[in-house]
Amino acid sequence: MTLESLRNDIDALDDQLLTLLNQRMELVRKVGELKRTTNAVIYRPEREKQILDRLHKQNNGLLNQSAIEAIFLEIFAVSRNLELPERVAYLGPEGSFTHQAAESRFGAMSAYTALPTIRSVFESVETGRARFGVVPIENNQEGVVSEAIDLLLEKDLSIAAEAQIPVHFTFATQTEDLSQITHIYSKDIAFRQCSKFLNDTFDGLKAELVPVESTSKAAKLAGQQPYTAAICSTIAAKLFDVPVLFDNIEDSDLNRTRFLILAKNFVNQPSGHDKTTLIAKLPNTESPGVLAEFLQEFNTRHINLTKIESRPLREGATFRYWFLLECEGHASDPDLQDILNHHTADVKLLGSYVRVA
Ligand SMILES: O=C(O)C(=O)C[C@]1(C(=O)O)C=C[C@@H](O)C=C1
Repeated sequence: MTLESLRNDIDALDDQLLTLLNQRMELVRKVGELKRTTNAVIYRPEREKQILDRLHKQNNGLLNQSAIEAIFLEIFAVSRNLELPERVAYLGPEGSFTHQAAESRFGAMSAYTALPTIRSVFESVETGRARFGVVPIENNQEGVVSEAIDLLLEKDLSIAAEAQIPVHFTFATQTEDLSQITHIYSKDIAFRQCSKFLNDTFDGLKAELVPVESTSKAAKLAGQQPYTAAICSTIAAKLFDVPVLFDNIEDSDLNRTRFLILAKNFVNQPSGHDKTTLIAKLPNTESPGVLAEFLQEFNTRHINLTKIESRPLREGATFRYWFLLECEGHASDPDLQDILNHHTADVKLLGSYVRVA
């Protein structure tokens, strides 16, 4: 077969794909019209998961699971935009890891707003300026982002979905000779997470580590100033046109950050593979057994508790706490429902959503 004939075959298939995609969009448009008459929500992560699972099961071609996911998440994002364009606010700046997480859920076609603080993302969703907000909640090497956890208590938003992305750092610079680099810009946390690379590569060299507020800012500075470098994400290096000298320079390739997708009054249907996040403000936690008995309620019902985080109540000069809990299952499961019914006054449901593997 010649290259030309292969390309002709590809062109023919692309024509079919386009026709099929447009047929799909016709159906999606009808779904959108139906939803508008019933005031139903457009974003249905559990339905998207159902489609992905079905496709994965019946797949016997060259595409692997992540390839199918990448292609179809983009199709879903375009579909949702056709049903109703929805604005997504995320913790910026542009090119941040949160931007990457937001695009992994909402695709390249959505309308995005980069905001300077986690609080401003919450407020943007709260006031309806954005339909969804994306914020980091924890990193598997560094722990939780306390500001985001505290805002979950303070604000009245729901968790619509979660996203996880691997954190890969690149070393970007316009200077090819490492010995000429005088300053390396990045976030504190990124210097820590790339310490092996920095020690091995810059041992005995004069480069000074300069912490800045974001890895995107680092990339911007490295693009403007000669003899400097940035430790940043690949999208930030691309955005500011700084050549990448080394890729994946992080100490651990298991480094992942988890993000929450927030919305107002959002309820997911069960998907069969869900996680539920709750806030517990238990009375009398000074008395022996109060917390243990509460946790025991999950154990006796065989509900797997996967996370418990204590945060200060900030009530007077005391050391008292509220708890963020995560467990497997959906809030509509009878056992979990049982616990929620027992604790209507002291437990708040933040959401049940598709659990990312
Ligand atoms: O099934 C729906 O509810 C749709 O709106 C369609 C569709 C899709 O493209 O398949 C689009 C958006 C939802 O998040 C889930 C699925």
